Amino acid sequence: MDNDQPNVTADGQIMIETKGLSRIYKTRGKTVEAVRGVDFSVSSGEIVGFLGPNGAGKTTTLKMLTTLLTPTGGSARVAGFDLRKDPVGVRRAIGYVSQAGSTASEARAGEELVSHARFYGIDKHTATQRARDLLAALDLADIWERKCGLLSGGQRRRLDIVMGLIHQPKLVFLDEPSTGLDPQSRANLWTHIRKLRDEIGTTVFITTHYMDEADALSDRLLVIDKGEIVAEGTPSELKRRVSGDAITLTFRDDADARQAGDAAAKMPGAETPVVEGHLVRVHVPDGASALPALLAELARADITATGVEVKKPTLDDVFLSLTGRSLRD
Ligand SMILES: Nc1ncnc2c1ncn2[C@@H]1O[C@H](COP(=O)(O)OP(=O)(O)OP(=O)(O)O)[C@@H](O)[C@H]1O
Repeated sequence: MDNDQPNVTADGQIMIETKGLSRIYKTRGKTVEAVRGVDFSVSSGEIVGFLGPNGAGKTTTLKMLTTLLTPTGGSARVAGFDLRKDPVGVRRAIGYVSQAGSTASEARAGEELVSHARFYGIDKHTATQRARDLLAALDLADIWERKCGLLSGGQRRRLDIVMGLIHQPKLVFLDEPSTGLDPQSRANLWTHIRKLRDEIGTTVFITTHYMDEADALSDRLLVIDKGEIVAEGTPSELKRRVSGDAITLTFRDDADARQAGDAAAKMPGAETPVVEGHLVRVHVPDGASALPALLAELARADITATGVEVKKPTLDDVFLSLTGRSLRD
């Protein structure tokens, strides 16, 4: 395939496609297999969360995809360019927003953006127009004359994102975008990232070890652990696939609970119910749709539940059941 043409499929453009991508580190006689042959793809316009605990291989993968680190095995096409054969093509086509950020504290935001755009050969007039448009899109219209170092944490992270987008990349990599922000600024940042995709069509690849961030922001998740992709799917697919919903029913007495346990066991997809005194706990694929049928079945047997609770699993439950470790380990 030509290097200057994006990898086009019937579904649209594939923005990232990796095949057996690997990285081994050798330091002082020790070998670390940081990334062990990962295969995945990201389509145009997707927001993909790359999730995993500390040391899982997220940064190593991200550095390879952004050409900062050479793979020791496998291959990848990024934004239509072959990572090994044309790293310069990749670099020109992508945006990368690192954890450290890239704005100088003493520089004024507007000037900083324009001079950054000039590195990409963009003329001053176009750069100024683009910078103003992007700042407005990220609710930063009034910071043009402000020094970067005096902006709030949330404003500075958004400014970093504007820097990563000034050359109009189709694909942007965000490394742990909300680290260090307060909950309100984080939620605000997520709204802006979604807006970028919805309004400009930017494909977004985000590394994070925050479950709430991955859950709130991503169309699809790739979960990496010990250098391997251990799960892939939408946040709700992953939660459904791994844990289902937990229904807990309370009854007046043990006899009712036992009878209810027998009825619960017959629900489609139900795991074996656990009956403990007055309580029955059962896992089902989808609690909201299973519950009415179960209650109707109990009513036919003349049993009334005195309490009902349906709990949705969190991504942390998913991660625990996949790897036996919490994301925060
Ligand atoms: N330069 C290096 N030399 C040797 N080993 C390394 C190097 N960089 C990373 N590693 C090791 O490779 C593995 C993957 O590290 P990586 O930084 O990619 O994980 P991560 O998922 O990004 O973790 P974190 O969330 O902590 O940033 C870890 O075991 C790490 O110790």
